[in-house]
Amino acid sequence: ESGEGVDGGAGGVKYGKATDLLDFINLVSDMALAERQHLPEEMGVVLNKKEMAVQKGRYQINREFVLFPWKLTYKNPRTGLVPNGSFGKVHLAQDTKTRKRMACKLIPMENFRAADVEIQAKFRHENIAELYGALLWDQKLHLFMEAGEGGSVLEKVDSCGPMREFEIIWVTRQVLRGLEYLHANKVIHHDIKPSNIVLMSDKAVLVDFGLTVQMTEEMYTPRDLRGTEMYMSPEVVLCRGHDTKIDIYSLGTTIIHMQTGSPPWATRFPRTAYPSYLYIIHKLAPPMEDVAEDCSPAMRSFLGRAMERNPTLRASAPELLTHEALHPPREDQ
Ligand SMILES: Nc1nnc(-c2c[nH]c3ncc(-c4c[nH]c5ccccc45)cc23)o1
Repeated sequence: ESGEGVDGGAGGVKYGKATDLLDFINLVSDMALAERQHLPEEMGVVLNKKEMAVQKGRYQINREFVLFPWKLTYKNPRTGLVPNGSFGKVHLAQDTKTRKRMACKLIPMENFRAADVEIQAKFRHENIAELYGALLWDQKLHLFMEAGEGGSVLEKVDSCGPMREFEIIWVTRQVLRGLEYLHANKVIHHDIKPSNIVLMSDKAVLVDFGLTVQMTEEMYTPRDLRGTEMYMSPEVVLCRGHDTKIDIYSLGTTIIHMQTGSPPWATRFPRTAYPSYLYIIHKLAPPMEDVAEDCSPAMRSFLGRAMERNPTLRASAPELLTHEALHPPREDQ
């Protein structure tokens, strides 16, 4: 419903709390197509009162905010181009009044899942991209979030090559803090990988909660295979139920990608010859052979604990946060 705008305006956008945003998400999810098609103006709930200036219940593109391509600092050595434009459906947005820069993810209503927002609205942590607001306009849900203007770890590795161990340690500690928080709330991210970790000047955050689930029992048994094959744990491939430990395994494979520049398996089993890795992940031992040759003994031990085949024996986020690999003596750096 178009509630009271901030200053009594009758517009469709209002400030609210996470519960108001969740009510809005459920309202639009249940809206019939016909209703959604002819909305007179944008509707939505804004959480970030400080940095998103809603005017008379309006928050319109090219008025209260503008969308423009990401401008990254590094060039892609292969193309020589600065990777810009929207990454998938994620644009850079800027509030025209406060100048606040945000990520704006455009999700066509036909394939919108309330889960994409629920987790980000319900759970807040410094290593999870903060949700600032949600607007429905032109049949697309606009999700405004905290922007990682340094781009994702995938773009960094693709453009700048393998990361040094102290950089990997910096990213891994932040991802583990985010996972420790999610896992303590029985939430499984389900798609931990380099492109879902984005960088700011002072921290790294997890993004893309479209596959996230909150467990109601000790084990989660999916109806479908969720995640990205190269980073998938054996128990997910087996599809007989799994728990939060799958994110720890995917973090292990993500570290291999950060230190070698390629995901596990890809060098030994080129994608051209292997259309699917599910059988390999199921049959072979975890990809310790793909760990970088110059990997420190401590980090190698860390990876062994993170990619332990048996999830009950695999380390948890709190355990790994105390692992010596993440606390190297100064001269190692
Ligand atoms: N799938 C998804 N769901 N939410 C996000 C997201 C939230 N905040 C963000 N900040 C930056 C980027 C981003 C990804 N690649 C990039 C390359 C250059 C610049 C920025 C980026 C993505 C996000 O992404």
